[in-house]
Amino acid sequence: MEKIKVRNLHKEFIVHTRGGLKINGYHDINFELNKGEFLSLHGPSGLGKSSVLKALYRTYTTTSGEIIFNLEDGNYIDIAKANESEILKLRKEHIGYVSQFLQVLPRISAVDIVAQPLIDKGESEKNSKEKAKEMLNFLNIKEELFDISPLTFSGGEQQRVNIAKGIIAPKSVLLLDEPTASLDKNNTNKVIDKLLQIKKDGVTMIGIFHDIDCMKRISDKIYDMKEKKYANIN
Ligand SMILES: Nc1ncnc2c1ncn2[C@@H]1O[C@H](COP(=O)(O)OP(=O)(O)OP(=O)(O)O)[C@@H](O)[C@H]1O
Repeated sequence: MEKIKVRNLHKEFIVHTRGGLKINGYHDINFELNKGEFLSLHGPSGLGKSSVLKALYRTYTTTSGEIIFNLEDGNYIDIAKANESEILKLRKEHIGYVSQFLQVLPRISAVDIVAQPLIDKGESEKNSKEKAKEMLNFLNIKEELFDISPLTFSGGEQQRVNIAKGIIAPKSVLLLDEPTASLDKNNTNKVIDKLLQIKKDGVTMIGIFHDIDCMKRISDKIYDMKEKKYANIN
């Protein structure tokens, strides 16, 4: 059975500060993916890729349609209609979201930021920090930066810390909004290597990439937001 099934998803934004002006977000979106699959949302700017991802995390509501999330126990949740407490539970236990930018409190070191999701999962502080260092090292963060706050890091370094934090203790579903946007080729490939590893572990992922090669390397399915169908990968 598919892990996530999106049916006839439609969004119209209403801008209340402009007298209820209606803006087309996206419409007629239909896709599904199984456990351990990677689906990319693809298409021209403004067609609603980020908004669909936010609908899956329920940062945004939807105007109509269904987002069926099948749980391991045979039950399912329609993310489009679930209440707030169901959504909080879903985020805590099942769905992670990696945004494009790192948002952290000041004065917390890069290692501590990346170790936290493991600590939250119950791993010891020592092990968590060890794994965080390995992850940062893999993603080419210089060791001299480990113990300082990432707020002064370069854009690419911040993005790598953000990814490290987002993927170190993945839940069953991971949503990725342009995780490699400001990375060079080498670091982009490193991130994709890690995502491929996570995929092997059975994590289901939906992502947005601007880099076509990188999208093809990781994706099992590419959903074309313009044509409203799966694109041929090749
Ligand atoms: N909070 C919002 N309020 C009003 N309109 C919004 C809001 N968020 C997005 N939109 C509009 O919805 C449309 C889709 O935006 P979205 O960011 O999802 O597109 P995208 O495909 O991810 O674009 P890009 O590739 O440029 O990042 C755009 O026209 C945008 O202006």
